[in-house]
Amino acid sequence: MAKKKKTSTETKKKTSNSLAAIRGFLKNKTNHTVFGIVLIFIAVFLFGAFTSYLFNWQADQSNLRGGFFELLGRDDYKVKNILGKLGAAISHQFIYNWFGVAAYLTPWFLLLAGLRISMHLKLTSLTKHLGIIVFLLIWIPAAIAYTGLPSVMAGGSGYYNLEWLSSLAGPFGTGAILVFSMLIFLAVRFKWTPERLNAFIARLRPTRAEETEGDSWKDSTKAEAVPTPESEPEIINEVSFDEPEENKPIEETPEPEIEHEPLIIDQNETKEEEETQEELHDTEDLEIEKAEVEEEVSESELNRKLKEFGEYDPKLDLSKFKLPPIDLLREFKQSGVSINQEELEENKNKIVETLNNYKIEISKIKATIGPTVTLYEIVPAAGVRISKIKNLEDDIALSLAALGIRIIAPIPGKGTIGIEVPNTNPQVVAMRNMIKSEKFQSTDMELPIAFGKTISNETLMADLTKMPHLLMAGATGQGKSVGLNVILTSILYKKHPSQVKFILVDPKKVELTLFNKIERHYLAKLPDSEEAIITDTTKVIHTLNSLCIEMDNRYDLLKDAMVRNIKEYNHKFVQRKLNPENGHKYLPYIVLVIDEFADLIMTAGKEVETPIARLAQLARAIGIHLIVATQRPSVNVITGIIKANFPARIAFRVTSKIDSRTILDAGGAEQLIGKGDMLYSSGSDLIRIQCAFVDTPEVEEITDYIGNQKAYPEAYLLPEYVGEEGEGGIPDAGDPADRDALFVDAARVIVIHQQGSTSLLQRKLKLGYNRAGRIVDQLEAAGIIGPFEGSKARQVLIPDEMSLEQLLKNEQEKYNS
Ligand SMILES: Nc1ncnc2c1ncn2[C@@H]1O[C@H](COP(=O)(O)OP(=O)(O)OP(=O)(O)O)[C@@H](O)[C@H]1O
Repeated sequence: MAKKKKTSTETKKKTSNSLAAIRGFLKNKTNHTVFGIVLIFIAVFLFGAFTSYLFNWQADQSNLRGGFFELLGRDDYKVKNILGKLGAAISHQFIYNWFGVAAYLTPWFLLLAGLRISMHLKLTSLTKHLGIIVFLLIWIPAAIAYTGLPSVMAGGSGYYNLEWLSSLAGPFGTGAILVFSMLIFLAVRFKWTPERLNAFIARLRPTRAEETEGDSWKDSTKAEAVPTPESEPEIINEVSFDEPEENKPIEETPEPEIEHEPLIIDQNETKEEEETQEELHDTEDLEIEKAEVEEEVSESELNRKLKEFGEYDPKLDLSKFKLPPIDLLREFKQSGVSINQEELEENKNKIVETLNNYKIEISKIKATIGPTVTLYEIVPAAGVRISKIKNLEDDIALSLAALGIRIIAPIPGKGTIGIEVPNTNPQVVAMRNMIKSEKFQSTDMELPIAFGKTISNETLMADLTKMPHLLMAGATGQGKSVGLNVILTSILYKKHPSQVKFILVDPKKVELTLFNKIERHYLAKLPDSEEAIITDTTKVIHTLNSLCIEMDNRYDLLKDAMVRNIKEYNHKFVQRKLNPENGHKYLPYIVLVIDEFADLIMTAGKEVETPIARLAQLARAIGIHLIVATQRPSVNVITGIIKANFPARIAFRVTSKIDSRTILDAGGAEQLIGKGDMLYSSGSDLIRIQCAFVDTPEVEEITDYIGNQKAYPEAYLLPEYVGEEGEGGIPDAGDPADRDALFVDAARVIVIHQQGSTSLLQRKLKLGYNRAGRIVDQLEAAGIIGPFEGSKARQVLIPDEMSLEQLLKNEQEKYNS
């Protein structure tokens, strides 16, 4: 048995070795060229031999009776074929014995294949062509034999097939079979439908008329061209005023004739003209048909392109770009034990004792050791109400007297109570381990982020595109900046520069400067700005508005492509189903990172909040994702509208329970121990995670590694945003003098469309969101539209343009007086 197994594995090995050798041979480019040239040579040889055979077959045939091999072996046989005995023998076989003149299809196919293999010259699809050739190799000989042409034209197979068909279906039946098989073949292979045939025939009609005209034209030119053959190029290439007059009429007479004709024309000529007009109409009709056919062609053209060039590869511009190697990340040498048995026991006893003090009995206790915290899961004895434990939450925490204790009563979906107690020897979760993890390496997430490790030491990964925006908060020094670096590093370790672009806003001017080095690879910026990393509040406002324009543009592209989101759009683009000439392009994800949001809100308020809220509401489908971090998670920074649109939130340690509530809608973040200890909330779940750690020197090495590689000529440019008029102060909405310059235009747009929406104004007047919003306020103050009605468009109070003009006139008069 063992021997058998051994031999079977050996045979398998041998087969796989030889397969690999064959694969290697087939992949070798030199082999391709040589093989292709051999095919072309055979094609040319066959063509020569066949042609010569057609002239000499009778003479050579007497020598060929002995058969192919006998002929080759005998010296006394003389043949007339220009390619000698070999040419004569092969031709005899192909033409006389097999296919007749249809044998020419063989060198034709070999030539196509040879050109394709050696020079990658794709004249047609080889597989399709092979099908056509096989059919014709059977059909043509039989058809020729049926017509009774000389035997050499039909070949042996023609007569054989004809005989067989005739015995089956009789002579008439054979004729019908031949005709219908050809029609079926044309219908299947070339999609010849009756409509297309009609169109084709109709197209031929005027062409013939043109041809007869053309022929006479050709004849006349011939007659003229023959005596002066050298004069032709002169006429075409030079614009000469001294040209001999006989040469001119050919091209130029029609124009002057048209100019002078109306004065001289007689009835007959008018008729002729009418006829020509009719013909022209015919031609117009035909052109419409042509357009239909062209449309089909353009689709097949697309498929052909896809087959020929393969899928579009967005990475091609930086095809040699290498993702950073894992070695750039540090390895942390640590003991590997974050808590020992003694400590575990001690904590357990403390918990049991404390609960007993409150008369809460425990039936079971279980510990799960995490990198920085251990979770003690308690199953209370029968009859103990969980609400009782929940009420005692603070007292239990106090009795356990340790910093960073969090009580989860109950653990969602488990019915147990969790008490998280910090370990005395917390472990650092190295970014290196995150990137190395199987989970990260094999993920198919669009924008994967490896945040860190959960309490049960699992790597926690999340897809930024699914979040789809992230809010981060934490008091100073608790790990926010490290957290942002972890997010950026995760994406940099997975995505090519063509697939994702970052917009980095760093009012503190220190945290994200390292990423300057990857500006031309991964960053996006406004066209007129020098620095890609934004530190200035005005620039932030411009960038946010520009992002809103980018969003609108992307929505237009998606609409045009009839897809719902960026993933489908890019898929369609990669499949070459979207034409770049119509403005379509591969869309990278855009990730906007704001490091200190509180700062921005304090200085710019609504100017920042409004576009952020708008982006957060609408940008998920078109691949713009926001990551907003703040030190101060107070309600005037993280407003209701921001919170509502950021379902994914991270809280590092914060200073108060209120802050924790503001960010997470739950307490707990004030109990964290800092240094990357965080709570991650994605909707309803709240997970405690030890954030991965990536140090500044590591980030520097990564950005250096990327920055030293070939880059795009410049950073990804966002659409231009022209600063709005009247910046720096909101004018009195009711005062006509202070109104926006486009107020009247906007009023007309709103009244004509009877739709009071900001986005309509943005689209029609190409405005930024803020300016459009301001005009809407002014329109409301002027009584043209009604008040804000939530998600519905505002009501338009003016029924038509006339009434609007009247209203504006009255207003102006009133104001002037
Ligand atoms: N995930 C982590 N693992 C281990 N230590 C960490 C982690 N995150 C942060 N630390 C420690 O905490 C320190 C402060 O972190 P970080 O600079 O990210 O704080 P911050 O919240 O950004 O502070 P600030 O708001 O003042 O910039 C780091 O220098 C590091 O020593």
